[in-house]
Amino acid sequence: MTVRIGTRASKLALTQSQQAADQLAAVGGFPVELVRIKTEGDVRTGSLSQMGGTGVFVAALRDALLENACDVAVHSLKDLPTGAAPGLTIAATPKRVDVRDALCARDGLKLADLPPGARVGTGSPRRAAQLRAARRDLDVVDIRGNVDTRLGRVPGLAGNAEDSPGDLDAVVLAAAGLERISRLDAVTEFFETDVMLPAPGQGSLAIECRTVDAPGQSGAEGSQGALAQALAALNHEDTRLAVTAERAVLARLEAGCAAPVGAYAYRKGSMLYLEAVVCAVDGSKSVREKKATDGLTEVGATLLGIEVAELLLAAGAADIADLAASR
Ligand SMILES: NCc1[nH]cc(CCC(=O)O)c1CC(=O)O
Repeated sequence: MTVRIGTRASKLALTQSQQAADQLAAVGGFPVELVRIKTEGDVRTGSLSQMGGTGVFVAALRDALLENACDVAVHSLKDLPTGAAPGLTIAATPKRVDVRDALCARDGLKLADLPPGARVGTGSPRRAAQLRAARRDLDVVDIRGNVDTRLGRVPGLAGNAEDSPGDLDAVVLAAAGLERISRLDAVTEFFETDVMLPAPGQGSLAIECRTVDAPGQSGAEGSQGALAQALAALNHEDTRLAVTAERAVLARLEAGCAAPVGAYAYRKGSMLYLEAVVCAVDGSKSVREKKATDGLTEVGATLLGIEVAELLLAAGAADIADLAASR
């Protein structure tokens, strides 16, 4: 059997999928191929808001799994809605890479060096809010498009493919995506998590399959059993615990995909730490909470996320931000 990995056709998606394909083939010893799935978000050119947000990318891949057009889908975990997908299981979260957001500015500038009123592009209310909190004078510009398109709006940062003059002083992107498409050269400053908390799940991949093919399902045998074993081998448990806690914050807040919420969890020794923030999009206020647990299980991580979300709500999170905001 050849295992088919369904993927979007963007450079970032193809790179992530190919990496997972190579790892699956190496540990599983079976052939793996990529199958390109056209999503509504790739076909249509209207604004994402009119299509139901980034969820459209995810939905097409999930349909392909359920229709047996592919066996495995690789998602950026931060793009996955927190709700369950019936019939499907996140079978593996591989070891997370850099979680930080990164400033990619013209002329090597760092945040503090940008001139007053500098134009900084991001499509993320979470990034916009934290940028404004750090530098109230910035003109934050709403931008869309893939990573290359965004970099192309900053003078000197377009790859060789594009040669646009650029209309922004800087953009903010996830270090993880830049690393995956080999564009870390564009970064002028990495934001530590005290300046900018990342999106829940940022820097982490989710490898999804049909539940019947997932690790731990009884009766899986033959090629299915081989896939389940290979998926289990790709899973990184500390990453799984961290992203479980982060996503539990979002779920408990009932936060939409455009809610200005950041969360970051990590394991250190026998503890799982979680920090989360809800910001006013204008940067004027925020509430921030931090907690830890020694319950290093999926349940313990989920409870930690719920607890932090409830602390945020008690501190007024719903009053400072539209938590239900979606694009
Ligand atoms: N929403 C787009 C998206 N989804 C995942 C990544 C980067 C990789 C990651 O965070 O895992 C990006 C680009 C970005 O936010 O800069």
